[in-house]
Amino acid sequence: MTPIPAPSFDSKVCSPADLTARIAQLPRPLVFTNGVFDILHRGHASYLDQARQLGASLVVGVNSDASVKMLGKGADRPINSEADRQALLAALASVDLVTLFTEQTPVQLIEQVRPDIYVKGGDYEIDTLPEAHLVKTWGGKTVAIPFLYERSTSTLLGKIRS
Ligand SMILES: Nc1ncnc2c1ncn2[C@@H]1O[C@H](COP(=O)(O)OP(=O)(O)OP(=O)(O)O)[C@@H](O)[C@H]1O
Ligand SMILES: O=P(O)(O)O[C@@H]1O[C@H]([C@H](O)CO)[C@@H](O)[C@H](O)[C@@H]1O
Repeated sequence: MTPIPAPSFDSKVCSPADLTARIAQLPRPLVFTNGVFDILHRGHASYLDQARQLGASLVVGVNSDASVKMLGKGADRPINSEADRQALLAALASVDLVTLFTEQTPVQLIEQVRPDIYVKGGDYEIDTLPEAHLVKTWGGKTVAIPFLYERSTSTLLGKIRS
């Protein structure tokens, strides 16, 4: 019987220990974004596709379950575990590498990755983000991608619960 291979996207999920070596293999300009990505929706898929088009590779930093708890999104969040959230992002063609961060902000991770372009959604005031100031220190830039389709995890959860 032909053995069934493991999902090929699993290899896009990178442990913090392997991160520096994996980043070195990615083509530049390298785009980085971060977030919770709890219940993946169309807004996320479009956002990540547009982010990828800004450069030659896209790395996504995902909040660990413990770090989501620090963000005040609700006691029951995240709905999906960090392993599941990483796997779904890795399954997207636009995403080249996914890794986890455990702090309240991705600043330490960004220092390690040193992206050429930092991306966040239009729901953020880009100029006020510490991440934007950080990437500027090595000549990187920050781009805001417009919030689309009025989709969010919180809205979906509201619909499910009502
Ligand atoms: N509809 C959307 N259009 C464009 N970008 C989006 C959209 N929803 C989320 N993003 C971006 O995706 C990233 C991850 O967002 P996040 O996981 O907070 O999504 P969310 O669905 O708004 O979640 P929540 O409702 O829990 O805040 C962020 O950078 C955010 O700006
Ligand atoms: O999915 P979210 O809530 O958009 O992701 C958060 O983004 C924060 C942002 O980078 C603030 O500057 C970050 O601090 C937080 O850890 C989440 O990733």
